[in-house]
Amino acid sequence: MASFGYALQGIREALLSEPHLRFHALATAAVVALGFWLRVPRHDWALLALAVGAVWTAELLNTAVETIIDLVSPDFHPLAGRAKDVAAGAVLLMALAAVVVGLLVLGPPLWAKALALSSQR
Ligand SMILES: Nc1ncnc2c1ncn2[C@@H]1O[C@H](COP(=O)(O)OP(=O)(O)OP(=O)(O)O)[C@@H](O)[C@H]1O
Repeated sequence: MASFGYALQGIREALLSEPHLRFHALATAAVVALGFWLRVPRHDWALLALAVGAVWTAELLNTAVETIIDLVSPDFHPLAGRAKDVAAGAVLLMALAAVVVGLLVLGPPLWAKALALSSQR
C-alpha cells in the first residue's frame, strides 16, 4: 500500500516539474471529453486508454531517465546526452502513434458529428 503512495507521489512530482506532462494531462482530458461526447464504442475506449496510458508511461520513464542522468552525470558527457535523446525519441514515437490512434478512433465520428451539425443549420 505504501508503494502505491510512493507511485502517486512520483506522478505528482513529475507533473509539477515537467511542462510536457501538464500538456498530456490537458490532452487526456480533451480525449476523454471527446470520447463521451461522440459516444465512442467500448473497444474504441480500450484503444484510447492504451494510447493515453502508453504516452504517460513513456513520458514518466523519460522523466526518470533524465533525473538519473542529472544525478550521475551533471557535467556534459556525450553518453549522457545520447541517453536523454534516446529516451526523448521513445516519447516522440509513442506520442505520434497515439495521435494516429486518436485520428483513427475519433476522426470519423467527429467528422460525422460536424456534418450532422452543419446540416441542421
Ligand atoms: N549531461 C549532459 N551531457 C550531454 N548532453 C546533455 C546533458 N544533459 C542534457 N543534454 C542534452 O540536452 C538535451 C536537453 O536536455 P534536458 O535535460 O534539458 O532535457 P529536456 O529534453 O529539456 O527535458 P524536458 O524538457 O522533458 O525537461 C538532451 O536531450 C541532450 O541532448
